[in-house]
Amino acid sequence: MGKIRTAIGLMSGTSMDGIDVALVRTDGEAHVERGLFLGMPYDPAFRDRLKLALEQAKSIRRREERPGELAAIERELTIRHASAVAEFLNRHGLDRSSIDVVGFHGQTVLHRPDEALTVQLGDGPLLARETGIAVVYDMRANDMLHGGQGAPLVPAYHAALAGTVRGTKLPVCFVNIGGISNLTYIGAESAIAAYDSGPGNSLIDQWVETHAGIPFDQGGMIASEGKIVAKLADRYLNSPFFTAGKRRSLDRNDFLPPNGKDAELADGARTLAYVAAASIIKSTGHLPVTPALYVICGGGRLNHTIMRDLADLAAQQKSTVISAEDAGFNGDAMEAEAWAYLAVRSLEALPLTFPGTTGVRQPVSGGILARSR
Ligand SMILES: Nc1ncnc2c1ncn2[C@@H]1O[C@H](COP(=O)(O)OP(=O)(O)OP(=O)(O)O)[C@@H](O)[C@H]1O
Ligand SMILES: CC(=O)N[C@H]1[C@@H]2OC[C@@H](O2)[C@@H](O)[C@@H]1O[C@H](C)C(=O)O
Repeated sequence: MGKIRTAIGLMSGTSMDGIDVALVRTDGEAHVERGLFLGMPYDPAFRDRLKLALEQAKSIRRREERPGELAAIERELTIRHASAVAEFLNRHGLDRSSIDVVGFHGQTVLHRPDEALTVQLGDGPLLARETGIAVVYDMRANDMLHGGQGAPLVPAYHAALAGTVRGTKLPVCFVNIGGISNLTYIGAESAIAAYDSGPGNSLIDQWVETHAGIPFDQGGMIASEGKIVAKLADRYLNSPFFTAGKRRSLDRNDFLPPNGKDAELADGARTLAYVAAASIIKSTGHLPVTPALYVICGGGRLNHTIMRDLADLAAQQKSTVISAEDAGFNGDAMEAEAWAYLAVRSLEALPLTFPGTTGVRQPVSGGILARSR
């Protein structure tokens, strides 16, 4: 066992719903002690700032550019992360000196793997100064420099957890249904394959926001009252994303929400929930063996309509679907925990990504270390 460090992971995901903070004690290898978690939601005004950031980021050609309001938003975002760390330490009676490192994801505002361009807003040195804790940030860039897709990065963490899944049946597939979905397959010989699997909640969120003025479909209630519009579902599921030989990582804008003429509110939500579930199953066609077990993480596991569709589709493959909680994990904390784990791996110069996860040419480490002083 290597040196055990205490790390905090910070994730601000593509859904822009808030900052997740998680504590992990790990050696960056097989030893993982999962701990405390805190979700700090963004207020609507800041969500609007992030939406503006996504718009303004479209003109970025080099990753260090910060046109328009982006520099100011990056600073605001970083200060909010520092406050989230302070709140987390305070609530749990922890002293900052007990934390060895913070893993800081930042906010993805642009992701164009075909141009080897990925931009996460987040000022690591500022966060280190504000928190007084060393910070590892910008963990996707080195992967892209070495020919990788820059995502997904969580698979290294899923692989570390695989041995601890309650009632493990291999092959197991971890699925994260966030704004976008990604999956990690762990086979009997611990072969690991991972990729973005398709649209997740972000289409549903945009649909219900536009047509009902609410940020997401709580529990999948709206969807549960609708019918699947087959033509609309097919439009998404026949996208070249699913048939291309090469696995591509996704940008939030790669799949756009339907327009109002395509469906009424409940049918649209129902169809997009089905698309979220069917995309995952369709994407498993690229795996070497059909998974025996799916462990579902991320906010989408709380959408019962997605979960029912997923269970039905998986049953046709004789596979079982369980939530992260059923497997003994916290489905909200997984990505933040992963960023804590990856920060420790970065300090140890261990690989964050592998040819089987991002398509990178060889296993590579990544991340930049900002010391606290
Ligand atoms: N109770 C709930 N019922 C239905 N959907 C929910 C619920 N809670 C959260 N969600 C969905 O989950 C989304 C947030 O999921 P999550 O935090 O996993 O995404 P993310 O980390 O932002 O995205 P990504 O993994 O793509 O970076 C919300 O935007 C919403 O669509
Ligand atoms: C560029 C980027 O931020 N991608 C996210 C996004 O959200 C889900 C999916 O697309 C995944 O590939 C990735 O995040 C997770 C945390 C990852 O890298 O593993």
